[in-house]
Amino acid sequence: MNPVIEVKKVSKVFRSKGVEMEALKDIDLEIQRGEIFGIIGMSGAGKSTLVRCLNYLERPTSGNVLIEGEDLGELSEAQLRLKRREISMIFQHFNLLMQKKVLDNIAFPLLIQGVKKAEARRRAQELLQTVGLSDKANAYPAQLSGGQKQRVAIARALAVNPKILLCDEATSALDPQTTESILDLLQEINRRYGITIVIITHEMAVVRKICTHVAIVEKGEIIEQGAMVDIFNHPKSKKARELIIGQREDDSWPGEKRQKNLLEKTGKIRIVFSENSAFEPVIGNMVLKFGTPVNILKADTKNVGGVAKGEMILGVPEDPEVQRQMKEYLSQRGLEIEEVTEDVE
Ligand SMILES: Nc1ncnc2c1ncn2[C@@H]1O[C@H](COP(=O)(O)OP(=O)(O)OP(=O)(O)O)[C@@H](O)[C@H]1O
Repeated sequence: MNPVIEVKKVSKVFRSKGVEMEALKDIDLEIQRGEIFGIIGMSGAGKSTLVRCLNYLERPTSGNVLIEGEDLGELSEAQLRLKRREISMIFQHFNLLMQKKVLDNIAFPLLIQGVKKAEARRRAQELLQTVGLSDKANAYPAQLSGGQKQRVAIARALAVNPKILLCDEATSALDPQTTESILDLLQEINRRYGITIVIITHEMAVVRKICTHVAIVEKGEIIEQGAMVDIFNHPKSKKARELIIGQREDDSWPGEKRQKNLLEKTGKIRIVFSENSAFEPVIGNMVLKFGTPVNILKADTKNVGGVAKGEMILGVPEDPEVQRQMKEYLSQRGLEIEEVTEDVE
């Protein structure tokens, strides 16, 4: 089967006042159906330009973009408009129509497609339920919180039954908790409707939480791409390590130095395994999920009938958000969690 999105040797040159700026250089990318694909990179790397090339809001200077095997460059304007219905987009600042009520914002793209008003409003109501905002149909966007506005934007994006959802920094204007709930919603949409999601973000926690695959863009080029756990666990290039580990470093990255940094910069969590703990290699799975190592500082566990019992103290990354998410992850698996403030012998 064709990849749902295929980018072949795409370059994009912006020209203004005789000055040329090569924003994308020879980009090759394949995104398979059902993936949640993160595109990450420093500011100005070319992420937005790349994502805008995926629906031809920006025409590549050279190269090809294929959606389900169909080359966008070979379509007429009318065909392109039809094809774009398969690709919805949400943005950092929501882009809602402020003078229209929530329900009408969602119905709007359907009306443009010629759907009858009653049918469009019925579908909009259904989508409001999907995003958990049934009671806000008659509110105006100005009366909503940032998270609620993004939910409305997601409902509007889903109205046209897209196959692909492009998210351009969709959670960057939201606080961590709201970000988490929007990511949960995107994950649910991906699973329930099989929609392929492409996420541009500068927030590594977003990628860790929901992306299955990731590409790192640097100065208009893709420097690494692959499964998220592989890239986050083993970033190969210096730039990728800077982005993912979030610290500048020498070209070499000796294991000892890394271990030392980790030990200096950890928080500590005590976890208690009991009868209710999940039957799974919970620490190993957590390391895979978060793409960051933890240190077992102390373990006093027994294997009872294949289930761990006892307690363990983990050294975890200092980032409070990562710590919070790890605690939540462990609690959800039936483990009791305590913060450790004293030194561990
Ligand atoms: N319409 C344009 N005309 C000229 N240059 C442009 C245009 N759009 C983008 N660029 C340039 O292309 C490069 C890539 O920009 P782009 O917005 O894709 O980066 P980005 O990775 O999304 O950055 P950010 O995270 O800051 O949004 C930048 O140097 C930018 O100045």
